[in-house]
Amino acid sequence: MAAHLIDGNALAAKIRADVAHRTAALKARGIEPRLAILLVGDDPASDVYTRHKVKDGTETGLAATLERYPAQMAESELLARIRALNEDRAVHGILVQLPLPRHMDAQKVIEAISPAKDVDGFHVASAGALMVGRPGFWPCTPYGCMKMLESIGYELRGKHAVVIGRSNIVGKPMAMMLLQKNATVTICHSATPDLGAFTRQADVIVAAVGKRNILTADMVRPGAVVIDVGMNRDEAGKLCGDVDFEAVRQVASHITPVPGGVGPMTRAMLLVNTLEAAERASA
Ligand SMILES: Nc1nc(=O)c2c([nH]1)NC[C@@H]1CN(c3ccc(C(=O)N[C@@H](CCC(=O)O)C(=O)O)cc3)C=[N+]21
Repeated sequence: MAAHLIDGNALAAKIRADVAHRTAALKARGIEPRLAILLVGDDPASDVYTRHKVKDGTETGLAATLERYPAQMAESELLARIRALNEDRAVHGILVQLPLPRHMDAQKVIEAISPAKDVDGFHVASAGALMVGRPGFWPCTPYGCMKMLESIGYELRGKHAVVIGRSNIVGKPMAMMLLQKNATVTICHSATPDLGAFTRQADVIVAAVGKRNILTADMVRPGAVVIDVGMNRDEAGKLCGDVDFEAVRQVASHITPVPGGVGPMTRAMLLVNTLEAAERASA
């Protein structure tokens, strides 16, 4: 029997409706949640992504403004702009679109953002807060994955979760979130020999590598839940994930599609974090 699809578009729509509701309540108190998006350079993909984020904001009543800067912008200038936004009480969230031009130190730029406005959850203070279980902002992609597991009523306690990928923005925070829900967590990565030996023992698999077909059907235990964070293109140029979707869906109990899975959830959680930032600032 084929797996149930976890529909990221539908779940994201529900979350956006809730964000719209809470945003209206804040506005009734005279607070307009505001997200500043900073885009440096003219990468076409970043252009599309940031315009999507502005549109998501507008549709839910949040004010999202896009600031565009030339690729040659000096790092010091970007840092100065971030410091000004940190001081601006009308701005609740700051997002610097990645990747940044090569002459900039992305981590240094991120560390300039006030942790109270770090709605991407990329600041070391946010990473530290997640690790020790204190309030902070969770990175949007793994946060969205947790919401997808929650949406199917999945009980993580005592389950074995295998995360493939150890990036600072997905793999590592994903592992921490699963651990916080009392799963037994294994992190696999490029130096893991025999990936399948690990994934075959998993109740939940999160694939976050950025490589097509890294997870095939023979690597999945029947009934496992599979979350696909990958964003790749096949030879026809079609968007696809890290999972051999058609084959794995015959084995898994639940699976997320690409597109229409984790991607829309990432965008929805950015709205949630921005709203949360505004609520905290006004509390
Ligand atoms: N500071 C920063 N924060 C980010 O969150 C961030 C970033 N930089 N840089 C780039 C990546 C990429 N990213 C995506 C989010 C959603 C979709 C998404 O909604 N994808 C749709 C498909 C879109 C399409 O058709 O191309 C889907 O999967 O269904 C895609 C990509 C956020 N990023």
